[in-house]
Amino acid sequence: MHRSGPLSSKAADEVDRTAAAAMGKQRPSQSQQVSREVCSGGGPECQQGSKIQLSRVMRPDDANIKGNIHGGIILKMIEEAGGIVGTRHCNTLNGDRCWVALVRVEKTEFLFPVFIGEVVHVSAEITYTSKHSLEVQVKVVAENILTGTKKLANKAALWYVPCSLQNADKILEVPPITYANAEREEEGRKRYEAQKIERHETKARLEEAMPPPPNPEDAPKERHTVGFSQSSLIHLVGPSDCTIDDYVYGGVTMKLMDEVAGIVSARHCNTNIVTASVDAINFHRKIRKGCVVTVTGRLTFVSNKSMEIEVLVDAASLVNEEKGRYRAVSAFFTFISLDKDNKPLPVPPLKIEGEDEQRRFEEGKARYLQNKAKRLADKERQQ
Ligand SMILES: CCCCCCCC(=O)SCCNC(=O)CCNC(=O)[C@H](O)C(C)(C)COP(=O)(O)OP(=O)(O)OC[C@H]1O[C@@H](n2cnc3c(N)ncnc32)[C@H](O)[C@@H]1OP(=O)(O)O
Repeated sequence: MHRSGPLSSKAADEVDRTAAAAMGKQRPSQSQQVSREVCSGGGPECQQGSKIQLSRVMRPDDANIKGNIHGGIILKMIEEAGGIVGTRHCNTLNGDRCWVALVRVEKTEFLFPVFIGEVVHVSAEITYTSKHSLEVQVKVVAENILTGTKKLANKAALWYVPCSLQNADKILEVPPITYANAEREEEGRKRYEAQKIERHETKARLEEAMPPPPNPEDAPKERHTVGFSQSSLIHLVGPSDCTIDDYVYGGVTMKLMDEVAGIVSARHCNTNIVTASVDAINFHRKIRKGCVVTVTGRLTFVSNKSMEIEVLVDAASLVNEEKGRYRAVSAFFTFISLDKDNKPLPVPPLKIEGEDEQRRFEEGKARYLQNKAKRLADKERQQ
């Protein structure tokens, strides 16, 4: 069940006027009037731009064999909600029609497990616009409709860039939103600047090489080594994976990445595992319909009760793989091993071999300690 969320017509008018003034374009277009009708009925909380809510009941094919909903399914729904709200907003001006390409998902944590039968509500709102990008904040609430219990399962922030439908390489300007107050705008600007710096700092990861997965006959026999659990998925991009412009949805890619990370961690600890968090993901390059994507995951770091898996996504044309292979996406996933009561279990230590593995382990440990300190600080602030 999909339900379009509220945007009061007053707020919509405000967005339209500001956008029109900034862009010097004529308005309103017919499609804009239609989308405004769909959005009508919102309250004062809608002043910060468009909002949407998607709701769907979780099914057995969304879950692992223990009934935990895959993190990748939640990521896919998050991306879909952001894509709709962003595309709608960026088409509120006359001129080139566009779709918004997902370029970044900020670090996100899976706060509570979601189970089959629960209803997941994903609400998305545009919270900041720069000249060529927009930030969408998303909340995921899981509801047990038998008891009425609701829990906040995930919060995420995504960045999108409008690409022209006539030429996907042409990046369009984003109509500015109106902010509830100057502080909101300033906070958004700070987040925008911070992610720009972080992107620059992590650019080197693009070059990170991944050895090809071993053939089953010469796979390392020793358990708990990096090579033992390293895994790859190879996927041919079909029409159902793609936007109207024939590029793979970011949500599809994130679902594949989560799947690979899950396989790696299950191979390492041989128990039920769940996604705990995903570090910031940058979508460097688009992937076209008909490409073959190779999604590879390997363990980089293991703490007492968590595993960090680096996932790299490479894309290539089906017929000319070696010639045109490129890195499209990379990210770090953290997984937790669970016992039958869904309580975290200790994880077998990782057997490190060689300097590169040692370097990646140290880097992973630094990320782990940094994330842990941040989580503790957030907790203290909330008390
Ligand atoms: C209804 C559903 C609608 C469809 C929704 C579909 C959503 C999707 O899933 S799209 C598929 C997945 N995403 C992709 O394939 C995108 C892959 N990436 C790319 O192709 C390129 O990064 C591209 C073309 C978008 C931008 O190229 P790039 O060379 O970075 O452009 P550049 O001119 O430097 O930057 C343009 C703007 O993007 C921003 N930007 C670029 N990369 C990022 C990033 N990783 N994170 C945040 N912002 C970014 C820049 O800050 C800049 O904005 P501003 O000028 O306001 O500061």
